[in-house]
Amino acid sequence: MTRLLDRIDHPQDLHGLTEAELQQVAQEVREHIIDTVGEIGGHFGANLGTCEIAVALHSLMDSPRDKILWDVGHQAYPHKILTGRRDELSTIRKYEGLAPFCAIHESPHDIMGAGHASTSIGYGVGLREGARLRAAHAGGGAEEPAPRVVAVIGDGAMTGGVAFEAAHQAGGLGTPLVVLLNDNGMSISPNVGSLSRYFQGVRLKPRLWHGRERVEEALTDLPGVGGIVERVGPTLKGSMKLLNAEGELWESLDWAYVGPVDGHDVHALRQALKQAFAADRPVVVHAKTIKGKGFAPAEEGGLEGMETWHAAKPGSIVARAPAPKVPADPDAPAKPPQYTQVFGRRMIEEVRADRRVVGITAAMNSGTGLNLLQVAEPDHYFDVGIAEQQALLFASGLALEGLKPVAAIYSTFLQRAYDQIVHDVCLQELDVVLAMDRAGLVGDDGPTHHGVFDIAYLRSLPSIVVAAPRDEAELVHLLHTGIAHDGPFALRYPRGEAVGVPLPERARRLEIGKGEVLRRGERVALLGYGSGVGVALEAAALLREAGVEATVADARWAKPLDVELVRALASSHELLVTLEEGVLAGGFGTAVLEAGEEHGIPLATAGGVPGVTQVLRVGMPDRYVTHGAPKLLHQEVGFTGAAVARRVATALGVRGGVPAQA
Ligand SMILES: Cc1ncc(C[n+]2csc(CCOP(=O)(O)OP(=O)(O)O)c2C)c(N)n1
Ligand SMILES: CC(=O)[C@@H](O)[C@H](O)COP(=O)(O)O
Ligand SMILES: [Mg+2]
Repeated sequence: MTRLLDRIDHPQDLHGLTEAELQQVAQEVREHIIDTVGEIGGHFGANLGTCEIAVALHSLMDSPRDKILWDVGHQAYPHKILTGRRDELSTIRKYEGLAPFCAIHESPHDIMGAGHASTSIGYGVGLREGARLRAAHAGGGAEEPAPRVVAVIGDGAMTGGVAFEAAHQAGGLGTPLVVLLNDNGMSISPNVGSLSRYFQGVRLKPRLWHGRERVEEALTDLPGVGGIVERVGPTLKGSMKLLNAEGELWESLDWAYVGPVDGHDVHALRQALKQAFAADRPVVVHAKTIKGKGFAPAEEGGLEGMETWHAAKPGSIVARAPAPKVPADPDAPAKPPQYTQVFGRRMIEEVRADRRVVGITAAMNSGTGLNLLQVAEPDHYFDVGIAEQQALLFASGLALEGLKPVAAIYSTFLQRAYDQIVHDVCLQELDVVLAMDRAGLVGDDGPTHHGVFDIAYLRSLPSIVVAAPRDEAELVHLLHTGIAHDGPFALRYPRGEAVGVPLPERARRLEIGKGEVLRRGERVALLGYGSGVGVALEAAALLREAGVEATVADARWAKPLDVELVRALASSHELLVTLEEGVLAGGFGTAVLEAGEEHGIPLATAGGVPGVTQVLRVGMPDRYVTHGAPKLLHQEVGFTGAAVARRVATALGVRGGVPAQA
């Protein structure tokens, strides 16, 4: 059966369709997403919730002259489908495929780059005021209407404070900007906080929406009164709007409010948007949607179903008969645990050992593993919403009260709270532990989510300890050490599976600033940090095949660095290789070079002064690494045992023996 969608190669192809046809296109977009994402995996529920919104917007607007901004962008697959990328959707998040979120290099219709939440309204104010200024510079009266700007933002992303900074500015300036609030009651997990209750309350008052229409109709129909209403109606209707609770939050910021409107009804959305476009002031259109609309396990699965289907695993939705189940091999080795699960389970133990311990997440309940703590010790668990800055201020307050807060925040999202790390946690020397999951290259989420800057952005701060475990056992010990430590403490660990070593019965407190030699060799010492230790061990095994017995050591601390370990390795090896899954500028390897200077250890960057131990730093490149399977990304940047072994063999003048493949 031919689809209307197959005729939509540009958003303007929607402009001639009837609203019934537009509603059909939205459903075809939904089915396309279910079929495609069910096969390849990726963000899912949020995209099923924006099919009608994307169709309604693109049917009324002239993208890219008119600008549609998608907050986060994980819900922008319908937008991508309608803007010429329908047939490429199966490549999304894949290496060299479509970007996981909106990407300005990918399409002129992707007006802003995203991945981190709550930024769209801010961009919108800038775009709208920029157009106003450009029109003024061009000599005042614009021949054609100014481009329209709509920011689509979810109820979860609205809990990010920067969204209100933008709403505040737009209200102050009277910027004619439209915000389409996509309210589905969900963040990744159920949305939290009073703002969520406010939105929820609005959602649950359908009578207000229908009631107001009926009241207005009734007023107009009353004999004798009708005429009055016609004359005073607009004022009355205006005052009616002020009567309704839904808009009060926005109207207090000098925004007009339209809604709530059914976010899956293209006609209702278009009506509301036309009303909003007619206003010469900031307007919010409050749309009620279902996260996972049209996919029963999500739509009918309650909060749990909607959370589960925030993302779909590859092959998780089999349109055809499920492939025959291959019986699990009973003798197959058990897969290592996820670092996240080790952390989450360990947090329960730490809370039970010390009631001062508290776990804090910024809307990443299951992503951080704190969902386990939430169930086991709910009084010691807090979700502040998508508010990383508040997470650290809250932690600072808890620490001042003598508690031991552990802020579990992905490395990349922690970037949003950098001043709270400096100004509140470190400068005040508070007992706060930063547990940074997703450190290193995360894979499909790409450059907005790779956690590659935290070593550099933390190491430069006085009073903080910066550490990384080489495996899950070390994660247990380092978390325990961080909680026991007096003062700021940061530890990082990668997304995904751990190494597969036995977990310790008991956590022990490690000596801060003390690394560990794991195997002794000669000529070359491979000094790993965190996941760099695993790469070092792989490289050492390959170098052994080439006749080189490499030393491997685990630095464990980027700050304070184990200077005596560096001195010992430098004095007995001609080549010292540092390995870190972070950028080199200001990273762990730089710390080693700095230690050489500060402590009189003769070190030179590779290829430098002959007769002095050469330092070769292995880490992330000085560019933003793309999205794709982690294995491919590691090969691309040379963060593999084979790549390191080849570089070492070349530096040592060893010929042959190291495999050519990545
Ligand atoms: C700064 C930041 N913190 C956390 C996240 C992780 N994250 C991605 S989507 C999401 C939930 C967004 O909720 P909402 O805006 O309501 O969109 P929905 O998925 O409900 O459509 C979160 C927490 C992020 N992208 N950015
Ligand atoms: C869109 C967003 O930011 C989250 O959905 C993120 O993709 C989750 O990442 P993990 O899958 O690593 O938890
Ligand atoms: Mg939501």
